[in-house]
Order: sequence, then structure tokens, then C-alpha cells
Amino acid sequence: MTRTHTVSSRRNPELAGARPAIHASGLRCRYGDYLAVDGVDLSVRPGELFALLGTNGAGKTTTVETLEGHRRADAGDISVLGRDPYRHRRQLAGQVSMVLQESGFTANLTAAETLRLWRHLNRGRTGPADPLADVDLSHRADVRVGQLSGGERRRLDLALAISTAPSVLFLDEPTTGMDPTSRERTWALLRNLVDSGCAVLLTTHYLEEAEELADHLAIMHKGRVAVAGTVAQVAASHAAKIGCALPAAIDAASLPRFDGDVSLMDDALTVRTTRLQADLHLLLNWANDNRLDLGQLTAAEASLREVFAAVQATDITTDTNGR
Ligand SMILES: Nc1ncnc2c1ncn2[C@@H]1O[C@H](COP(=O)(O)OP(=O)(O)OP(=O)(O)O)[C@@H](O)[C@H]1O
Repeated sequence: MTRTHTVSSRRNPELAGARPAIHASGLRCRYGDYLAVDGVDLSVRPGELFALLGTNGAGKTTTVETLEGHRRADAGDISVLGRDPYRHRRQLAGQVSMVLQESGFTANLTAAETLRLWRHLNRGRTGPADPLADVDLSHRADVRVGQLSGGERRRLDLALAISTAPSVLFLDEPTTGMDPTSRERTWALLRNLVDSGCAVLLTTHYLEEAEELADHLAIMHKGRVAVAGTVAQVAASHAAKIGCALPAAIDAASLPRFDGDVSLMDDALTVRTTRLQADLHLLLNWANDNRLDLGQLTAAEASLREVFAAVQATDITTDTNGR
């Protein structure tokens, strides 16, 4: 499936017409004969956060590393702030920050020394006054990087990434290892960054992180984008579910003709439907007309978790790797 996912800013309407800060169309990346990314399209404007989700080995990190300029694309058009990220990596360096899965900072420097060194290397970009405070690490400023916990190191990575006030920020699983409070604090920090006009591309395995933050998201599987859109659009791509307990004497033949798929197990009725409102209306009218009391009535759109599980279960691709 090939689509271009262009998002409109819900947070900052002034940026809605801006050109994409990050763009990929038909991106393909190989490791030898192995096609790891097979035609990915995505677009992120200033003031937007795009979450890239996917199964293990789906190609998220490869996609992000290519957009970061760490590797050359094998095919497709990609740009970051209007430039080729591989050829213009040095020119983009001041405006683009990234938090990789593994950071390579010197274990012997303290957090504060690491930040000073980073700022020295990136002088010319003025960011927040105290990025260590922004990630709640002030109290660990004089601790050596090698002695920070995994979650604290992720927060230091983030402090360095925001210290240069980037226009584009790539985050590869930024909250892995963080405790729930640190994670929520990081989410608030990212929301502020996006509100200030930064374009953020984030990979994560935490679906609630995408639900919480993403203006737009894509779920990758086997090198391709299986489904993409806003959280609501992605949920709507999968059948919603109506459930209730019927009075015992009802047989399946007397049920109304639902648009969705019906299953009746004893007295438990389930309807899986892409027309939730219409089928719910049908059920309620039928129950009223027949003076029936429906027990345990529920009606809900699919959750991101259900869509993800469906993507994982479906062989959406038959690619050149035969996967
Ligand atoms: N250096 C490499 N050499 C060969 N194959 C690689 C290399 N790096 C990644 N791959 C393969 O490419 C595919 C995509 O990997 P990638 O790391 O991009 O996936 P991912 O979606 O980030 O996975 P995860 O969620 O597990 O981190 C995987 O099948 C992986 O084994």
C-alpha cells in the first residue's frame, strides 16, 4: 500500500500551510539483498508530531536513520528542511536533533559537563536556559554519565537534543526505560516543543505514547506502511464492536440485518462493524420494537491496540524478501 501521509497542524494553525519539514516518498532501503524498507511515504510539517509504530523488524529504525542522514536511501525521494539529509548532513546539523536508541557519550563526563561540551560543539544555536531542569535531571548534574540509570541517560539524551532548539527532532524510542512520571514529563516537554513549531518524528512501541502525542501516525509491518492517519482515522480503519446480552429466548433468525458481522453465542451478541452508528441504531430500534431489555450493552471504536494486532496478524505484504 502506498500513500502520502500529509498532516494538518491541530496545535498551531499558523503552521498548517507550511512545507513539510520531513518528507519521504517511495523510500526503499536495503541491507545487501534484503529489502528492509519497501516504499514508505510520510510527511511531517513544522509544529507536528508523527509517530512511527510497528512490529519488530518492520523497518522503523532504518527509515528514521535514513531520514537522519546516517545512511543513503536506495530509492525514493527524501528531504529534511528541503535538503537531502545524507548529502547535506553537515548543513542540517544545527537545525536537526536526534535521540538514538543508543547514545555514545563519554561515561567519565558528568551530565553537566556533557551538556557544556554539547553546547560548545553546537554554539550558535540558542536553546532553553536549563535543559537539565526541563528533563528533571538538575539533581544529577554532577553525576558521571556512566553512573546514571538507563532512564536518566534517556533524559540526558533528550536534554542535549532540545538544548539547540532544533527545527526537526528525531526520537527513536525516547521513553524506553523511563518510569511513568518521567514518561509523562517527557510527553509534556514534547508537546511544548511541537507547539513552538518543531517537527518531531518519533518511533515507539508504546501505543499509549502515540495516542497521547501523535498528530498523525503510521503502523509499519514488513518494510511497508500498513495503515496511517490520525489516531481516529487509524481506529476507524478497523471494525468497531457492539456487544450485549440478549434475553435467552431470542434466536439468530429474528435479529435485524446488520451491516457488520454477527456472532451469537448463547445469549451473547457481538457485531463487528465499520458502520457503528447505523448498526447500533438498528439494534436499539429492534430492541425497542420488540420490548426487549439488552444487558451489558457496549459499543466502541477499535482501539489502536486492536488495529496493531490486526496488522501483525495479517500478511499484508508479499514482498521481494518473501516475508
Ligand atoms: N545492519 C543490518 N544488516 C542487515 N539487516 C539489518 C541491519 N539492520 C537492520 N536489519 C534488518 O532490517 C529489518 C528492519 O530493521 P529495523 O531495525 O529498521 O526495524 P525496527 O522496525 O526498528 O525494529 P525494532 O522494533 O525491533 O527495533 C530487520 O529485519 C532487521 O533484521
